Amino acid sequence: MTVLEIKNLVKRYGNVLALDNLSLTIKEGEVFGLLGPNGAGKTTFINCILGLTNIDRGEIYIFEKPLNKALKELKSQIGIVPQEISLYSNLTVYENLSFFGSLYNLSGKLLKERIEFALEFVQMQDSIKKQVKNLSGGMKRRINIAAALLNSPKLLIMDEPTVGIDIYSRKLILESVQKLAQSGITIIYTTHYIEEVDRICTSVAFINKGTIIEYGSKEFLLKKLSDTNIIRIKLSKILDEVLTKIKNLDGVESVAFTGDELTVSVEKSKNLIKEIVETLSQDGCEILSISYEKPTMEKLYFAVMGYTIDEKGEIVHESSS
Ligand SMILES: Nc1ncnc2c1ncn2[C@@H]1O[C@H](COP(=O)(O)OP(=O)(O)OP(=O)(O)O)[C@@H](O)[C@H]1O
Repeated sequence: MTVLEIKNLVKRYGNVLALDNLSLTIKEGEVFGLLGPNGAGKTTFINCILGLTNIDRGEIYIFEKPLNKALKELKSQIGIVPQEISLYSNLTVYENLSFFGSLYNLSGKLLKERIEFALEFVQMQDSIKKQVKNLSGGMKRRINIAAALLNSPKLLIMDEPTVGIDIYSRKLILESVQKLAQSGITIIYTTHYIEEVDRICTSVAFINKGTIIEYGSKEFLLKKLSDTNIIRIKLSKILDEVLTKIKNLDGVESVAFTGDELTVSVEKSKNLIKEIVETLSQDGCEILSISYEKPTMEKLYFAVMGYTIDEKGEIVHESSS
């Protein structure tokens, strides 16, 4: 079943084109990662699919129904973890979750059971009687996630749920996303942390300036990258003419020498390691070590976006290539 289908979505805020003709499809059971730097359009995307903001153009279908119909009929099947923590700080954890449960028309024994289940899921059972204001940022986020699970959603939308929290809570949140995915829930997960996408997502869209730069299953994206092998060779020295000889070998895509390391990108179909080593040895270069690099999401991201993102979601490095 298709859980979300977006066709040619355009969203403007005045002169700002926040989403630029965006199209994508998310199937049941996927953990779909929307990865991009600050201001890329991730929250706008979520606001659009939740009907929280008007769109300028395009079509949105949730569970194969047009957005308006889906939100009226299927709201109870959608869980939302907003970017901002939305809890009442003077109430206890239990009181907060009771309140959110009542919004889903839960009450009595069922409400109690759902609260216990949700708290167990995020490993916060011990804090049930604590006032939210006494919890750490990471704990509050975990309660926010518990609130989104109360109605046993089929689709869970999480907007940067690990921004600015401690490592332990981050680890627990990622583990709970993996457990939720195993239970069959479809998850839309926005983030600017590449390693999170690498770890938990089954498919990914790289978004920047409201446009999808690359999109597909993780296997598909990594396969794209795996057509190239990267060989790293530590050397005591190298002459320019040797560098040129290696560059000219059939199947070599690029060559770089920085400090004491030679990096050679080669077509995967060509087994060039022997020729590279022979070329270096003939010209008297002493090889200290040789290693291969495996393809990773980060490398793919870097390759298609031309930059990487720091902890705060800011672009930190423009590619020179
Ligand atoms: N209410 C608004 N009014 C005007 N411009 C807005 C509004 N909301 C977002 N924008 C602009 O739209 C673009 C996309 O913003 P959005 O918040 O969707 O990005 P994001 O990827 O979620 O960023 P972040 O990671 O910082 O949350 C940005 O240029 C932003 O400044």
